[in-house]
Amino acid sequence: MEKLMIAGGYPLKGTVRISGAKNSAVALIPATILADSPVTIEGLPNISDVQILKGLLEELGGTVSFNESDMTVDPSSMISMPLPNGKVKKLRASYYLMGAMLGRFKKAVIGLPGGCHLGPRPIDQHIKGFEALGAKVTNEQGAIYLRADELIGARIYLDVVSVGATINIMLAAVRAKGRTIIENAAKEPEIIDVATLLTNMGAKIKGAGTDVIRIDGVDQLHGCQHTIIPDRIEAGTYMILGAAVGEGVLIDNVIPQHLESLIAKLREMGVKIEAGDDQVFVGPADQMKAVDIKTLVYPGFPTDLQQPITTLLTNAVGTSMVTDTIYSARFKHIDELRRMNGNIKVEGRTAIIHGPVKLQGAKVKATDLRAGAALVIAGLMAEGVTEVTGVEHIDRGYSHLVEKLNGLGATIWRENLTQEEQEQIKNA
Ligand SMILES: CC(=O)N[C@H]1[C@@H](OP(=O)(O)OP(=O)(O)OC[C@H]2O[C@@H](n3ccc(=O)[nH]c3=O)[C@H](O)[C@@H]2O)O[C@H](CO)[C@@H](O)[C@@H]1O
Ligand SMILES: C=C(OP(=O)(O)O)C(=O)O
Repeated sequence: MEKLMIAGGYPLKGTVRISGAKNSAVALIPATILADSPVTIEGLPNISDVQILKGLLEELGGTVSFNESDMTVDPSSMISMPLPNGKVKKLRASYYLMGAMLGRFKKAVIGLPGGCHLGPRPIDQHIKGFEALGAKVTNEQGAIYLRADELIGARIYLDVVSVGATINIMLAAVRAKGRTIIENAAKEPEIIDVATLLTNMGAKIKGAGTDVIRIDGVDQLHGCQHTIIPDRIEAGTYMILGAAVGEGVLIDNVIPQHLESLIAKLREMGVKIEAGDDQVFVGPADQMKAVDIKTLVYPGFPTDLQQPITTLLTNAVGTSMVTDTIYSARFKHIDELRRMNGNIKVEGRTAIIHGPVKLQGAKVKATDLRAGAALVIAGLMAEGVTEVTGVEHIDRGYSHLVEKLNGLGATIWRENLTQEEQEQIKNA
């Protein structure tokens, strides 16, 4: 087990290249199960979620090669092996194995997913969709059993706008008989990316990126080559870092339109941003102003950037209110920021941040992926040295974080946890 050591106070300058999107990658990889010949995905991030999914496809009998960023999956010899336990518990997106395996084999057994603990994260809308397509779904001791004689297209209205349910229903419906219509679908760019891959594989999908998606099922899907979109959340994290401690940071390989809500908020705070075709330049900030933020479904402000921007707001003048409307308990980073001298309180779903304060280095714990990102930003802003444990959460979503930050002029390194620290974590 490792921890991150961060010496604060070094200004960041230069160019950082953004990796492929985690939330696309974790759906694109299971989607390959649906093909009858090899699929190559280019530009994947080298993160633990991707490595774990690679292992899961191998457990199913697939042949997978991965060279840092390009993955080729030959799914032709896969079988519908039950995966009730083990690796599926380590990430949220293992739920996509349900839709993909149901689509191809008409049966699957998948353990309930893991992922970040952000309050309740039910999958009732995924199950509602599978049942509407004709599957029988039961939950037996923490594993979801799915079986269908055949899948038949249906009209499915999502009661909650859900990224996962939208993609999962698409995965199952592409090989169903007839037309499926998903209403009140989520509109995130990752959904369009998955629809693009499926279309390249021979699927018939219209409307991805709008709130009504139409899918006409086909009998067979074939192999293809696909390039993933850049990670808007990783890009947003580096933009926030650029605003926090930058002296001019160029974020390369980004789709600025995916980040309009963040760009608008940073500008409102007084940060200078120049957006190009596939780059965003974040200029050195003078004194930043407090702002209010409400997380919303896309194209609103992403919940996945709520924790990182909360850290930035500790340095803004005035009182900021950050409300998370998507998750009820995405504030575990706040106690840690308080340890670092943050003046923040939480009331219900709102964090109230009084600034500016000078953050101080401390020993802190990342409880989830973006809490980890928030604490890394805090460590780079702080006076003195910050130690961040819980690095395994950060490694789920940030490809080459230490190398990218050091490339920008930060001083950050990994260290093995001492025996005593390992004991403390075990007993906590
Ligand atoms: C792997 C992946 O892509 N993860 C992202 C995905 O998570 P995930 O797909 O899990 O998030 P959803 O969009 O499904 O969840 C949105 C909201 O809907 C609720 N809900 C969801 C499904 C359901 O069946 N019932 C239900 O009530 C959730 O509890 C949550 O409050 O979108 C989230 C919202 O942008 C992001 O924070 C995650 O980074
Ligand atoms: C919540 C996140 O991930 P997951 O859904 O994979 O837990 C995230 O990426 O911020």
